[in-house]
Amino acid sequence: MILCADNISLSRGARLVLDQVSIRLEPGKITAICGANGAGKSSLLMALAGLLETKAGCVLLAENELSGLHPQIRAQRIGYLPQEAEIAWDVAVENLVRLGRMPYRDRGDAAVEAAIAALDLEGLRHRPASQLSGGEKARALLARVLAGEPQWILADEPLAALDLAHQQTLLSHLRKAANAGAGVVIVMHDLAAAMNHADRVIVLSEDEFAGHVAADGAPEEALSAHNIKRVWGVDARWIGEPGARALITY
Ligand SMILES: Nc1ncnc2c1ncn2[C@@H]1O[C@H](COP(=O)(O)OP(=O)(O)OP(=O)(O)O)[C@@H](O)[C@H]1O
Repeated sequence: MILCADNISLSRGARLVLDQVSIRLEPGKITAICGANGAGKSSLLMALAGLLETKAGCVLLAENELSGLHPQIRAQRIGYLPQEAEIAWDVAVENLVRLGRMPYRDRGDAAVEAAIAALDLEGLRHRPASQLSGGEKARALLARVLAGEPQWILADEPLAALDLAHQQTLLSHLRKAANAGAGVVIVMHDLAAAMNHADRVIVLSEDEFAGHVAADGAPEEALSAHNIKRVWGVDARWIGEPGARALITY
């Protein structure tokens, strides 16, 4: 089930944020969206989740316009994790994760338990959400998305609040989801994580007019030292082996 932005332009307030962006995302892969602050990454992800209206162009899921899908069906297909997610209800972690089943209106015990195990939340399952640390909250919210077993997982900086071990665990679960056929799209600032874990990297860049796609391809190409200099203005070079690269900046 292909997810596609077809020549979309987006405004936030009076500002044109993205101008005529087209991307075609394939399931079974991890796609990272990278770029400088304000380049439009979160806006693009929200549009792909059907949560931000496009000014021109449209988002297509399996060639159907996303805006025409019933919200419940859309929620079954696409799981979205916002950048700074708030927990509206102070429920216990287990019940928070179970909210991920709302689009199906079932208990989905197996999916809920799998999500709790995937995000290492067993020891926290009875803890009220209000008593979680930032990283624990981030894991619980991602577990809620996973519990919905969506065909597309769209996550905005899911690694940002996580410690190293939980970053690795999360990335390995996203890889498992991709291997099982889900499409995974992650906004990330950590270019080394994108280089080592993504199958494809889309780099957004902003000119004086609006955000656009500055590079799109395999991580080694999209995040070449040349593109890092061009987009972020930083001199950098990669060291290490494929899959275990580190970025040296100078
Ligand atoms: N609700 C809003 N109203 C007006 N402008 C907004 C709104 N939300 C975002 N913007 C602007 O839209 C542009 C793109 O924002 P967006 O959050 O998509 O960028 P981003 O690439 O995700 O940034 P960051 O890396 O800082 O999270 C920015 O210039 C931002 O200031």
